[in-house]
Amino acid sequence: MKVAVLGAAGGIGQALALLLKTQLPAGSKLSLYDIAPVTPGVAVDLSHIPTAVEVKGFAGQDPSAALEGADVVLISAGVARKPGMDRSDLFNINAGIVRNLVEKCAATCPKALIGIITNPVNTTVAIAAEVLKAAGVYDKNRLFGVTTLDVIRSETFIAEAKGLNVADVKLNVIGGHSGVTILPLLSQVEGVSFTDEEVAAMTTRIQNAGTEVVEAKAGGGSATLSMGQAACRFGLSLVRGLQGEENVVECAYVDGGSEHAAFFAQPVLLGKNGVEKVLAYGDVSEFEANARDAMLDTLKADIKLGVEFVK
Ligand SMILES: NC(=O)c1ccc[n+]([C@@H]2O[C@H](COP(=O)([O-])OP(=O)(O)OC[C@H]3O[C@@H](n4cnc5c(N)ncnc54)[C@H](O)[C@@H]3O)[C@@H](O)[C@H]2O)c1
Ligand SMILES: O=C(O)C[C@H](O)C(=O)O
Repeated sequence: MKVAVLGAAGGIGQALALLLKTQLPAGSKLSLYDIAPVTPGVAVDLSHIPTAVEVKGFAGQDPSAALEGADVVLISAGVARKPGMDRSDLFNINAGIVRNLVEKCAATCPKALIGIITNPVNTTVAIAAEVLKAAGVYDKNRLFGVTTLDVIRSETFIAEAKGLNVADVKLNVIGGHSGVTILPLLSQVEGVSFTDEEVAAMTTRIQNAGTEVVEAKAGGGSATLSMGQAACRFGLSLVRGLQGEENVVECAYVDGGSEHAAFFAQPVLLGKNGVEKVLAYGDVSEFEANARDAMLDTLKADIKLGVEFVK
């Protein structure tokens, strides 16, 4: 199994690469690419960790060598937010970066499962899909927007607020990955109840959690370590599915035939071909149904921006 990380010298990329080096199955290959010249050095550094995962690093303008034979590609290349910015403010720079990198994926590893981390995810995933379509290699089951950070934040915050063991907190987070498009389905958490005020406050906290980190880092970037963990969880789930493990389910932003939007985050069953089945996200409360319906104009506009960028 070969996993490539594009943007591997960055804050997320290095954290993710470390976690993958220590957690990928024995015999896996880890391929690190970034425009930053330090990237081969990051690979040498990681290669001294005693696990049976081979690491190689590539720098420069062309990621092709890193993508050769990749089964999974995780893309975190691009710029991150500073205080006062929205994720959409990253579009001007990151749209072109994602387009160029996905063009290389289409040419070099067209069957790879591609996970897009680079913001604005609601839009960059649509860009990736259009690039893959233009290259004639689009398979909607192989492209994912990585929204796992919203899930692990929800699990963490709910466990803290309700005094639960975090391992016992399970819920779907649906929609997209920015502001009101992030919708944690708190009504689905078993064994707890929330007042209406708690639902409103917890939903807002989860929706603003990225900004919480951006402000706390005060100009030093956005979430990198928690995102590294989230991307590792998601990447390992993709690998487990590819290896034939059953019942591997993650929420992800996919082209899943949703009645709500062309791309929508919801639970998916992962397998040897990426998405094996898009799963229903279950019953929702009145608050959640209203929040879901209210996000759709924003989400659809984000998607349209990505489609038009490529066309
Ligand atoms: N999906 C999510 O939940 C989520 C969470 C956190 C951050 N993000 C996003 O992830 C992205 C990266 O964040 P970060 O904190 O790692 O940023 P960073 O600045 O620390 O790292 C980005 C890396 O991308 C590299 N890069 C830039 N252009 C490149 C190109 N054309 N090819 C290859 N590499 C290139 C840079 O050299 C840098 O090493 C941002 O867009 C951020 O908003 C997404
Ligand atoms: O908020 C950001 O800009 C980064 C990321 O999308 C996050 O949710 O932390």
